Amino acid sequence: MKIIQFQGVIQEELSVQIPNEDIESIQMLNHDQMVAFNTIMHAIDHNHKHSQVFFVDGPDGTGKTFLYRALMATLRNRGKIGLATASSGITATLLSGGITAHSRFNLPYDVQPNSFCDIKKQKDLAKLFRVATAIIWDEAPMTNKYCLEALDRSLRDILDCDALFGGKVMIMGGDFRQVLPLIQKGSKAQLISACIIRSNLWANIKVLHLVQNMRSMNDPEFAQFLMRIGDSVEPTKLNAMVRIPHQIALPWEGEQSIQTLIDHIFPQLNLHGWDASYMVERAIITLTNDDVQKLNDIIINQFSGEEHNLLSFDEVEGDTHNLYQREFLNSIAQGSIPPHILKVKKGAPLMLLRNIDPRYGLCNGTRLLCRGLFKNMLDVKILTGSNAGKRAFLRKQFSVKLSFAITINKSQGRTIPNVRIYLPRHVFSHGQ
Ligand SMILES: Nc1ncnc2c1ncn2[C@@H]1O[C@H](COP(=O)(O)OP(=O)(O)OP(=O)(O)O)[C@@H](O)[C@H]1O
Repeated sequence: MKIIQFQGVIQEELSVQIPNEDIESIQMLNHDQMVAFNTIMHAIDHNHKHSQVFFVDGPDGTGKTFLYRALMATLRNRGKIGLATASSGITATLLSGGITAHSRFNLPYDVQPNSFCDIKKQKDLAKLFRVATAIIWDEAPMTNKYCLEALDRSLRDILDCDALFGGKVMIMGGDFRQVLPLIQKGSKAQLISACIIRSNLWANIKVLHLVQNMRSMNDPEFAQFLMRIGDSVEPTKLNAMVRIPHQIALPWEGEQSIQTLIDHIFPQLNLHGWDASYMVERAIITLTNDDVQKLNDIIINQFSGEEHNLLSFDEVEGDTHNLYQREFLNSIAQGSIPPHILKVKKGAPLMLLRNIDPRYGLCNGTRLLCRGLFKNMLDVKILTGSNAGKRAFLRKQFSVKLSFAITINKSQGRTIPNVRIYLPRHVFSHGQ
């Protein structure tokens, strides 16, 4: 008998845990999910090395992630390797063994029309692609089409097969109504041209549709309202504004309405410090990082417990000419940088602002609960993703901010049972 021993990345993939809920989800698939599941599994079981590329197209909440988890659990249960990836780290953590597409495929950072991924034919990573049965790429619409084409080119090369993606079963998914590829200072035309739908590969991709909103299942009227907005058929007012039905809107009666909004979403906040399930189930979603800061400041002041002000470094070591003034350093607070004064209390929710260890669930956007804090260390519990419940320690510099309120971008793909929306300005204003 021949015993094959796998090491490194292959062994790592083979030892990914299969969560029970993922196995149970196979029995719970709705009609559209089941059609997609059967179509994909049929392609896997009868892989003829041609045209095995799928795109699961579904508006938010239609159960794309739920479907990927059922597919991965089925494959892994059979001892096969399914590679789970997503365009963003935070979404990758929703899939067991998930990792960003950039890390898994070694995609080039400055991708060009003829780019290849950095995968050496003889190395472990190439072997991993050879033995993998299927590849999932969630949030594919967020990626530049050249990344997709680079992966296609690389897999054909590594696998010595001229079929699409080297004949591998490829399952992409996402929603073109959500965030599209980022082109720094790019025009609308450049952004549209970068979409995967504009790639010459698109014509060969089989699109599978999910339509039933599983997130708002108990509120079909709201689900239809969201669909009409996404499909641009809801009547608009001036500046493409949509009228929110009065039964789900709080009237603006001045600044005190912000407090009303907070009381709605965080009832009896003081009784719920340290309460992970209470915190993970609620958030205020708003536009810019400045709006987030404003709301978080109000809420943390009302949160019980001793306040700790954690300060960033306010001196540049080695700056003998004093070029970087303290006032300037303290004013740096762009989106990905924590504020100079980080006001924290034990038991409050935080959000990580950097990808520290995506495999462990510590990604840009992971929500955490503050268990303990010291001048140079934070003791936290992971609240979201497949690593929820785990404990982690963050050393200075603390890449976190409070997460009572979060931006729309950071809320994408999450299921938060209780949310209130704070829209002080037009959603598509600058700085979003
Ligand atoms: N067949 C199902 N049975 C029960 N619950 C489901 C089913 N499908 C999805 N759900 C639940 O509906 C919610 C939304 O599903 P999911 O996160 O998979 O949607 P999504 O399409 O990935 O959303 P997004 O685009 O926002 O990431 C989740 O809470 C999920 O557990």
